Amino acid sequence: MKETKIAGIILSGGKSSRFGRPKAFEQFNGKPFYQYAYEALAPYSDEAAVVSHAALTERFTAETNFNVIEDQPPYIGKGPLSGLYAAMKLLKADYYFILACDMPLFDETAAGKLLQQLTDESLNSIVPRSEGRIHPLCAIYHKDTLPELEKQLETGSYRMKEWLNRIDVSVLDEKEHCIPVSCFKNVNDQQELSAIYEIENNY
Ligand SMILES: Nc1nc2c(ncn2[C@@H]2O[C@H](COP(=O)(O)OP(=O)(O)OP(=O)(O)O)[C@@H](O)[C@H]2O)c(=O)[nH]1
Repeated sequence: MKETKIAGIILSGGKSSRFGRPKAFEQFNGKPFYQYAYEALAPYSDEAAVVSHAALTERFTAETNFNVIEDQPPYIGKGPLSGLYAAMKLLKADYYFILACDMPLFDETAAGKLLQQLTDESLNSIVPRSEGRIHPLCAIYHKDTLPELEKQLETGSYRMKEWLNRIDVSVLDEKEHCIPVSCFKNVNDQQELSAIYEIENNY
């Protein structure tokens, strides 16, 4: 992957309505969620950034030295595709490795395994599948997917799966990416937070 530029993107601009407070700042074993995502991506990124919304920018700036970008008009707060769109518009890279801020068990090793697949197989964009579910919010997208992302957003439908149908993306199963199932657990509500504590405690 020489001379190939990778941008690490931490998606943090959601409403966290089910969780009740901004998930990115939730402490898990003494470390905020955003820090887990950063540590997973930073080793492989030429540039890393948080994509968030205006109400949280100040807090990110106060707590971190991360590059913080915001969703771009006219697609502010329309879901994860808004964040990906802003990142692809504002940061120059060949690949965008995106990771939702609410997956603290997806670590540097897991990120390395995914990236390895991209390199070994010379793939364009990759989305892992685990236990039959695809995980498009911890995935790697080639810069050439941007035009179709724009077209998708212009339709007024912000569904990730619709955009995935438009682009050249390889879905990788467990036997290919070899990432443990637990890495893909994400936290939508307090119950799911308890679930990841349980996973951690069983290790
Ligand atoms: N930049 C950006 N990120 C988003 C947006 N919506 C969701 N995300 C991020 O995408 C990931 C998955 O989001 P969800 O958990 O599905 O949505 P959420 O809004 O955070 O939570 P709910 O309000 O409970 O649905 C999280 O990392 C969010 O921070 C958005 O409009 N802009």
